[in-house]
Amino acid sequence: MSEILIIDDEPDIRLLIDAILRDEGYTTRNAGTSDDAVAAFRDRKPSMVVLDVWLQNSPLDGIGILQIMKAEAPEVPVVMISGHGTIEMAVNAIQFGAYDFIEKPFKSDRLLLIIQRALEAAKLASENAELRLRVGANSELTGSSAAITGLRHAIEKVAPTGSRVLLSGAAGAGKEVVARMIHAQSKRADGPFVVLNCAILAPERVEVELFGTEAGADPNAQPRRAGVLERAHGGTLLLDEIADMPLETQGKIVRVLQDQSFERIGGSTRVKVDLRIIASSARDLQAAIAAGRFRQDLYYRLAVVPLRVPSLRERREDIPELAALFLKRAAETSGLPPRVLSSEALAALQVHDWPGNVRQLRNVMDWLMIMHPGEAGEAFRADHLPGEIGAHAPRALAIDPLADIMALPLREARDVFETQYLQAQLLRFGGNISRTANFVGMERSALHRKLKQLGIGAEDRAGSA
Ligand SMILES: Nc1ncnc2c1ncn2[C@@H]1O[C@H](COP(=O)(O)OP(=O)(O)OP(=O)(O)O)[C@@H](O)[C@H]1O
Repeated sequence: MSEILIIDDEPDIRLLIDAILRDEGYTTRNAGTSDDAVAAFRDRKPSMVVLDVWLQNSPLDGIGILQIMKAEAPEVPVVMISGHGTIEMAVNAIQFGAYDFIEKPFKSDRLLLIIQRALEAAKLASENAELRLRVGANSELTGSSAAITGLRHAIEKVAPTGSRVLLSGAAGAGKEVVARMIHAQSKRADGPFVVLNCAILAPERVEVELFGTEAGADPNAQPRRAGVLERAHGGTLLLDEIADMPLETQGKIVRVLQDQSFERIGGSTRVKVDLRIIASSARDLQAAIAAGRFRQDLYYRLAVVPLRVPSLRERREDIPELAALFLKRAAETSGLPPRVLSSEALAALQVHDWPGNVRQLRNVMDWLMIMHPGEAGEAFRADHLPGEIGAHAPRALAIDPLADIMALPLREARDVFETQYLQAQLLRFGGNISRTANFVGMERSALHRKLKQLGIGAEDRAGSA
């Protein structure tokens, strides 16, 4: 619950404000002089401050206290209280960073409204600051496969242009990471990055979250709630899983895209916003259009630049790098000793199909750290992996015991071994001959000849991709 520091030299006013706020469920602290006020503020930062502009018998007046507070904790909102003769000082206080002011005598609901708004504005500012931090932390695309390198180049090109982007790709493939990168590399990088996930919201909530609410023109009515369109002002809004947006809302978004303005729910004024919209979808939007579930005009407005984020099984070469990154992160956040993967475990990860993509790989690395604790640098083995992943390892990678190599002459035994070995390696490298050749230590052309000789066809090379 929010704690409010009340500063006024008149005990009656102090007690009155205190009683109003406590009635509403806020916790309060009081101070009657500037010394007490600054000490209380330094002691523990309150959620907000109500401050009289004029304090008698104090070394500092309200503006002096305000300046100290804004220098030490600018995020704490301060609402000034002014008497008849001090209105000018109160207006002045706004220039020094006060959130708003209220004139004595005041009605309690007016005071409460201003306080609610100040607290809401502070919350929004801190959420945006937090989001910006998260942008910095999670806006890297790890991987050196051709698919990821190509995507990174496309991002570099499109990010500074400010144009709308439609991201397609399976769940967990990294669409949000790509959206964050586009934002971070754009001219809006200092603005907020806000995500609205249309799939997890009930259809009737989508518009409230998008447009926010306003209880009409009455200034004393319930304060409005800012929607994501407003919160993303000056920055980027990611509309995640856009295919799940109700048809009616899709029509309203078309209008927002047309004139960059909208009406809050229950309100009548048009709010102008300046934002870049990125949309993403794991589902096939063309199919949704054909089925009448997605508006074609919205599609064309969003898909100015379509970008596809490849699934993890299309870029198995990136698995070692990604797995190492997630193990390192897991060690850092958990405080557990850093670990590595045995080459056998790594190969098992590389032949797995990863229906949950990069997110699933990250979860498996977290799971390993918790389920199989060990010393720093100790390797996880294939049999440490979760059943459904480890189980494929021997079949895909080891020599099939049923082949009964010992019953065969050397030449045939060698063919069986080479066939199974090369099939497994091709699978690991997504059927890419150059990378497989590089890894097994053969010339590309020699590997081609070998595959032909062993009768390993194109269907094997494509692996399970
Ligand atoms: N190339 C990458 N490098 C590093 N981390 C990645 C990469 N791709 C994805 N991740 C991580 O994988 C997880 C899932 O990524 P993200 O949320 O971007 O996927 P998504 O495609 O938006 O999924 P969904 O559609 O389910 O929301 C995140 O933790 C993200 O940080």
